Amino acid sequence: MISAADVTFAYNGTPVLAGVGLNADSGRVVGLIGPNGSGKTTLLRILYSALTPRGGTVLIDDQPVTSLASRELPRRIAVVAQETPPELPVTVADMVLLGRAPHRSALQAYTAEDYRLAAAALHRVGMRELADRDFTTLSGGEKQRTLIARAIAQQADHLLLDEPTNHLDIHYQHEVLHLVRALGITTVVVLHDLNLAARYCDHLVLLDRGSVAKAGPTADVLTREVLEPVYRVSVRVLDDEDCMQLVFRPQVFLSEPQPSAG
Ligand SMILES: Nc1ncnc2c1ncn2[C@@H]1O[C@H](COP(=O)(O)OP(=O)(O)OP(=O)(O)O)[C@@H](O)[C@H]1O
Repeated sequence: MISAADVTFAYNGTPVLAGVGLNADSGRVVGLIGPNGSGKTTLLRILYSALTPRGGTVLIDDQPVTSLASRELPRRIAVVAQETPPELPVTVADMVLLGRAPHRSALQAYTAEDYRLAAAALHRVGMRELADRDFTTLSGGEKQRTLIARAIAQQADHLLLDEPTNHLDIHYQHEVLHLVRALGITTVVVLHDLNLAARYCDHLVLLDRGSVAKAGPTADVLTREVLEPVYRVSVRVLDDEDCMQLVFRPQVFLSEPQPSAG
């Protein structure tokens, strides 16, 4: 379980989050959505203690995240962040093996089980054939899938992902999020694509300029009334066969010259 309450944060005195809360129950997938600059990445980084909030609390299974020792943290929380790791000359297989590092001491060699778990994780993201490739030579989407494989190999019981579908084609967008759901672990995922959020998230937290505009079950958040004022687009919610579909249209911008009648 991940539980954040009343989180406040500022960069160099500029407020970015004000009294934000988020709850992800065990095994649930919670989507963090909101316009550019609304504070999603900042909140995610606070959840894994990469940033320290000015106020508020973050609990991981009822334990303050700040009380987890630096060795314990990666065993509890796997992170797929937006920044790609440094361009080190490392193979795809070795990059995924790094996910096993929190489970052994610095001087301990990887075990056969570590190699098996890393290979299985690569297989799950469809990257096994590229195991021997230099990570730096991969396409953006292949890099993303490798980093997700590393998070899977890490076997943490909490997973945080920042726009994991960036760079992925439509097939892999769905495959990766389907996979994330199938892992069955407590997950918070930043998503821009609200149709992916509709399909793969149990709950959503919608941020708007550093505050929670709406939080709750996915269908309660993805409504025209909630989304239109926050995203400033026209929204239609369609009832497709197996999942709601959102259709967006630009609103008429007030500054635009209007066609004259007649
Ligand atoms: N290191 C930083 N120093 C100063 N301001 C920052 C820093 N990082 C982010 N910000 C500002 O904080 C606000 C929130 O940024 P954040 O990246 O959390 O938003 P976001 O919702 O993830 O945005 P996006 O959807 O564009 O990725 C933005 O106004 C951003 O410019």
